[in-house]
Order: sequence, then structure tokens, then C-alpha cells
Amino acid sequence: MVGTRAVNVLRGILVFAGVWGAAQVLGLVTLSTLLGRAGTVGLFALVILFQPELRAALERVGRPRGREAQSGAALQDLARALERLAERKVGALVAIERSTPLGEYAATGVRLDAVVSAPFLEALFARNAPLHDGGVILQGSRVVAAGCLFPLQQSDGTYRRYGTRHRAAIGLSELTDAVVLIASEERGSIRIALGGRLGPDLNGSELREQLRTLVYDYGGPASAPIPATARPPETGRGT
Ligand SMILES: Nc1ncnc2c1ncn2[C@@H]1O[C@H](COP(=O)(O)OP(=O)(O)OP(=O)(O)O)[C@@H](O)[C@H]1O
Repeated sequence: MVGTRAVNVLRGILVFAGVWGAAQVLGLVTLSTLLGRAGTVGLFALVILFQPELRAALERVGRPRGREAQSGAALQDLARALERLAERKVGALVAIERSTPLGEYAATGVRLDAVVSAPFLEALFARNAPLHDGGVILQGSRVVAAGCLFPLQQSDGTYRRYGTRHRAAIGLSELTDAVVLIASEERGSIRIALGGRLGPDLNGSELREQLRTLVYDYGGPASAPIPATARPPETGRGT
């Protein structure tokens, strides 16, 4: 994905390999030996750098069967919590992990390991609750972190008028394939940010339908084009 840390690292590796290859072709023995040694050290550095992603991948391999059924119940609870929060005009920001590991964003908040339930999510975002600020991250049917800092979408004009909660959702969805839900404190609306775009207001049944398509039925990056309801870039104040 363009702009992600992995792509930047890959670019660096390609430049490194190019210089190393050129040194070997040109017979620059000292330079190619030095780069060869640096490459070995670099390999270890990569393992450390991508430790959260590697751990998430291993966790995914070891995840027990039956996760889909649990996620179905979790998504129902998530939708119910978002509806209630929006109704009461309590702001909420929830990122659902899909293919891109969200470990680096979870690390900016408080790690949790709790089953998704509507009362728990509502309690997390309640005004004055210690973790109500920032975003919550879900992996499967678990809440894995709260109070997380998401990357703000750089105001390129399209979303300039939106507040930081919405721009954090758009920013995260731009850098990852997460499905990011926003309950607006100001408007009492629910929206989804996906692929760097903010969708329209959703009612409860539309939200459930979107969660089913984007999360429950999700079979990997190739299977999930951005649905029409998440497409229109809107220019008005979203809050
Ligand atoms: N980078 C960020 N990552 C995660 N959450 C953030 C980030 N920046 C702001 N927030 C959350 O957004 C809240 C501020 O929301 P703000 O009113 O500015 O945005 P908004 O898009 O207008 O949302 P709302 O419609 O709910 O008012 C903060 O209190 C915090 O909880």
C-alpha cells in the first residue's frame, strides 16, 4: 500500500540492493563486502522493525476456527454500541483490523484484551471515562487497545472542514485497509472511513449491512472493493 512504512522500507531495500549489485558488477570489492555485512545486520533490523506485523501474522495463523461466528456476534454488538453512542451524541472512533496489522497504532494507546460487547464499548467512550479520548482497535471479536492515536489525514482540501476525529479515521483508512467507524459527538451521526474516503451517514441497518460486507464477508484485499456507500468525498463540515 502506497505510503505505508512497509513500502518505504521496500524502497530502501531496493536502493540498497541496487548499490550492492552495482558494486559487485564494477568489482568494488571493499564496498561490496561492507554492504554484504550491512545486509546481514539489516536482516535482523527488519525483524525488529516489523515485530508487531510478524506477531500479528503468527497470531492470525494460530487463530482458532469458529472466529467468524464470534465476529458476527461481535459486529452486532459493535453496531448496537455505535447506534447508542451516536443517539446520545457521544463521540466514538473504532478501527476494525482486516489485512493490515494495526499493532503500531495499538501501541500508541492502552493495550486491552477484552471480548467485544456493546456495554463495554459504550463504557469505553463514555464522557469522562479514562480511555474515551482517541480510537479503539478491534481484532476479530476482541478489543485490543483503546485511547489510540491514529494518523491524521493531511487536509488536502477535501476534508479540510472536518474535525480531528473524522480526519484521524480517514487518515488511518488511507494508510491501512482498516474499516474505521465514527460516531459524531456534534451531529449524532455514524459514518465509515475506508480507503482514505469518508462515507455518508448510516442508519443502524445500513451500518450492519456495511459491517457484514466489509468485515464479516471479507476474504482479503482482492475481494473488497470500496462499496458505493463509502465513496462520495464530501466537502461540508462533517460534524
Ligand atoms: N489523531 C487522533 N487519533 C485518535 N483520536 C483522535 C485523534 N485526534 C482527535 N481524536 C479524537 O477526536 C476528539 C476530537 O474530536 P473533534 O471534535 O475535533 O472531531 P470531529 O471530527 O469534529 O468529531 P465530532 O463530530 O465527534 O465532534 C478528541 O477528543 C479525540 O478523542
